[in-house]
Amino acid sequence: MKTILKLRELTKKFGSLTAVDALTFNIQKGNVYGILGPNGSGKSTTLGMVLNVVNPSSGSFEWFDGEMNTHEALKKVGAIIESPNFYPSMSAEDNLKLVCKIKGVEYSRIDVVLEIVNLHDRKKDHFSSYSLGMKQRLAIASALLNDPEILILDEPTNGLDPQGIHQIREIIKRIAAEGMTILLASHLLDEVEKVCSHVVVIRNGKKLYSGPVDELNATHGFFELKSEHKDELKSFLETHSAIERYDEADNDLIKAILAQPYEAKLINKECFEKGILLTHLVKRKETLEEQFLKLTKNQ
Ligand SMILES: Nc1ncnc2c1ncn2[C@@H]1O[C@H](COP(=O)(O)OP(=O)(O)OP(=O)(O)O)[C@@H](O)[C@H]1O
Repeated sequence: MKTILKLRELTKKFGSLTAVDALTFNIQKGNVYGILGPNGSGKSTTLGMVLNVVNPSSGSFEWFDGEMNTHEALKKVGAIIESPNFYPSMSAEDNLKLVCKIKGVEYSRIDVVLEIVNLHDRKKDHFSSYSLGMKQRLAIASALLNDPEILILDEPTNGLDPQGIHQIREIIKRIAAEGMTILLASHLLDEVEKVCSHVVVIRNGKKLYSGPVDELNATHGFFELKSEHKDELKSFLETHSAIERYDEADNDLIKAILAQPYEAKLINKECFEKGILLTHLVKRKETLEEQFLKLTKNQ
């Protein structure tokens, strides 16, 4: 699989603050990556560095396996890292004509990209008459004009209403389904979960996890158990090969984390055979949100 972008120990310091701390990950062609982290975790600074608008303090990045210099490589990148900026009293179409001139792109691309972002019917309308969501969609259209190899978006749904958010996410999914590589920064877990195939979780500029979104949640789950024979239950769990460890909650609930797949009915039978009668038994898996919160809290 072709590597679009490699980051190696990429670091940015602003005085004594390390905004991005030795970040290393790869972007492979055809995947949709989310850089996920709370506000101030270094997402925009990271995008700024790979787009040559922020100078790294140390480390390196390489576009397209180093086949060309960064200046040339960035001609194959479509990026929106600021709020959309177009001439308000010009139509969407005329604004895009200007971008075509700057990028050296044929006007024939305008209808193609406006169709992708569902703005074709409104192309003659002034930019000033557009809603925030339409402005953001026009920005995506503009970034797609030169048919880039990768689309980079910083918080693409910030400030939009639920309908606007939905429209942007659908457009991103549609573009991705056609094979476009996408890198987006977001502080919204559900956005990354809905749109991305891969995620890089960062906090205080440091990488906490990178890999497929599915694997972030790839645990075997846990049992919640309660019994009047609590001490016997605890000793039983301590020696059980399928149980990695257990935690005790205030309300006598015991959470037994699984080290391997295991069925609730089996543990119920084993407890019963040992004379441990369970008054509560539930098998659960942590949601992605719980995993994410745990990951970011532990640091
Ligand atoms: N030009 C700058 N000078 C000094 N500090 C900066 C500068 N730019 C960013 N920072 C700091 O670097 C840290 C990371 O900021 P960054 O904007 O990259 O985070 P972010 O994850 O994109 O957050 P947000 O979603 O809020 O933009 C923050 O503490 C921020 O205050």
